[in-house]
This record gives sequence, C-alpha cells and structure tokens, in this order.
Amino acid sequence: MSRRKVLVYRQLPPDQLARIEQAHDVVVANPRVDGQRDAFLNALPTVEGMIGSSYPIDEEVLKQAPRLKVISSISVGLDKFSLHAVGRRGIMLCHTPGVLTETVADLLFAMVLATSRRVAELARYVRDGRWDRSVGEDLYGWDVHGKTMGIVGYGRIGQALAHRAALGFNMPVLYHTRTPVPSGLPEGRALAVTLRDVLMGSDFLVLVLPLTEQTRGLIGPQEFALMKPGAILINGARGPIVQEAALLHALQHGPLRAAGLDVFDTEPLPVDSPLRTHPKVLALPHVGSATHETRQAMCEMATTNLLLALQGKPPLAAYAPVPSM
Ligand SMILES: NC(=O)C1=CN([C@@H]2O[C@H](COP(=O)(O)OP(=O)(O)OC[C@H]3O[C@@H](n4cnc5c(N)ncnc54)[C@H](OP(=O)(O)O)[C@@H]3O)[C@@H](O)[C@H]2O)C=CC1
Ligand SMILES: O=CC(=O)O
Repeated sequence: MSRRKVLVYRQLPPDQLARIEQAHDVVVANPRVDGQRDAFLNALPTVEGMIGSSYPIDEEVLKQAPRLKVISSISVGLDKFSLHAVGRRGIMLCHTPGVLTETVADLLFAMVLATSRRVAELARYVRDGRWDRSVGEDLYGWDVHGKTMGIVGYGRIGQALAHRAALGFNMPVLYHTRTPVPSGLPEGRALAVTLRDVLMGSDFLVLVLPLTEQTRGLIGPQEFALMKPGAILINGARGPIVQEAALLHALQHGPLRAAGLDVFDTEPLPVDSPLRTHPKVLALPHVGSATHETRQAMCEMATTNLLLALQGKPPLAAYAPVPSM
C-alpha cells in the first residue's frame, strides 16, 4: 500500500499517532494553536487524509485540499463539515458514533441533577465560607425522580438518557424525533409525541439531536412560550439549535428555572458572553464525551476509520451523503 500524506489537526494519543505514522507521512498541525496555522494551511494542497475535530472544515478549507479523499472526525456530530462539498467531491467522511453514547448520556443526566439540585451553587456556597448556619429555603433545589423527562432527538444518546431517567429515576419520558422509533423501554414508560407536546409536558427538556439546516434555531421564543413554568433546559446537542436571545429571555422572565449548557453558538464561550456568569446557567466547556476511556475509544475508532478508508476499505462508520435529485 502506498504511503499517503495525512494531516492530523487535533492532538491524538501517541499510540494512535504511531499507528498512522507506520503507514503514512504525517503532518501534525492544529490550526487553533498559535504557530501551527501556517503548517496546517501549507499541508492542505497535498493531503489525502485528515483526522481531527472541532475545527470547521468548510468549503474554503476543502478548496485548498484538492487531493483530499478521507476525513476522519473524532466526533459523532458532523456539523463542522461542509456536507454539500464533501458529497460533491466524493470525500469519505468518517465519524465515531456509539463509543461515546453512554458517557454523553451520563453527562446529560449529571446536568439534570446538577441544575435541579443546584450542585454548583451549593458547592460554591461552601467554598466561599458562607456555610455558617443550616441552609435556608432560598438554596433548596427541586426533586428529579418522578418528574417528566422530555428528549428531543431520540437516537443513540437520547435512548441511553431515557433508560437512565425511566429505569433509574422513575421518570415518565416524552420523546420527539422525525422518524418514529420504538422507545426501547417497558410498556407505558415512554411516549413518542410531537415537538409541541414534548415542550408542553416536560419538566426537563434535553436536546440531543444534530445541528442541521432544519434544527438551527429550533428552540426560540414560541417554543419557550410553550414550556412549563419552572422547566429546566439541557442543551447537550449544539449551541445554535437554541436561539440565544430567546434563552436569555426565558431565563429572566420565565418559563425556565435553569439551563444546563454543554454547547454554545461560539466555542470557546466568549469572555463577555452573558451565559458565562448567569446565575441560572450551569455552563460546561463542551465535555459530553470527555472521559479518559471514551476519548481514547473515539481516537482509536477515528484512527481505524482513517486507515481503513485510505486502503479503500469500508470504515467502521461513515456519513452517507444524501444523493442530489
Ligand atoms: N455535548 C457533547 O459533547 C456531544 C454532543 N453530541 C450531539 O448529540 C447528537 C446526537 O448524537 P447521537 O445520539 O449519537 O446521534 P443519532 O444520530 O443516533 O441521534 C440523533 C437523533 O436526532 C434525531 N433528529 C435529527 N434531526 C431531527 C429533527 N429535525 N427533529 C427531531 N429529531 C431529529 C434523529 O432522528 P431522525 O433523523 O429520524 O429525526 C435521531 O433520533 C450529535 O449529532 C451531536 O450534535 C454528541 C456527542 C457529544
Ligand atoms: O460533540 C461531540 C461529538 O462527538 O459530536
């Protein structure tokens, strides 16, 4: 097999980098790191494979990479890629579904618990030396068990979250997805409903669907207006699915009691973003899959995808372009 030029545009564990170096000529250059952007741009004209995540691989980048055949993303979400250009060019775009499902569902549930039981706020209270008497009602939280869990996007992660909610916390589940799917839960524990009904019926509304042309701005003023007073929103999907101004309004004037956000319109979250310090917001730095075990598994899968695809073999998971009509 001939050696190809591969651009690694995000840090990879040494064992995975070594697997690629054994077979191919590697340039490591992360365009987000000071001093590496030029190396990234200089590599583009001759690369045949790329592996990385987070950085937008848009039409502009793809135009500069005329020999590119394979992109292996260390993520399940593919919103950082210009899917039209990838499809048009016949580039094989691989990703890492499945290996992160349980870990992301764990974090989503952690956000449900943390927002409702005010974990971050209470920990800060102790740390700041303010625990000089028993905690008053102003710092009480709200029960999680038995409340209604609403899930928008009932794929791998949505279903793993529903299991935690229904079977671990005795929560009735409402879920919404475009294509009807069975709940995978015992009879009567979950109901497939319209988006409107999830919004109206949920105590917790968890978003875990891809960012697409259809889902951008999906949750705006009209959707917030349908939600229960005191509902909690958890966005574990992508920032732009929620309209930020409407979110801030819903936090200030209702109906939202709190929001747990792992994702934002702009990441890293700008220093002056009102979401950074909002008292009702639990903001996390996009860490749904960030455990040692899961990130290792994702990097392994992405590396395998890259190596297989460069050999002309089917990767473990790839995006299938929608054929143009
Ligand atoms: N915060 C983090 O760190 C992470 C975030 N994510 C996000 O979670 C998303 C889901 O991952 P995963 O569960 O593995 O993906 P899946 O593809 O298994 O599930 C996605 C679900 O969303 C549904 N969906 C897609 N479009 C719409 C729509 N317009 N309206 C309603 N439902 C829709 C899909 O069903 P159908 O198409 O039939 O409607 C499917 O049920 C990723 O795309 C990513 O954005 C993933 C990993 C980590
Ligand atoms: O956001 C993370 C992903 O894997 O997608």
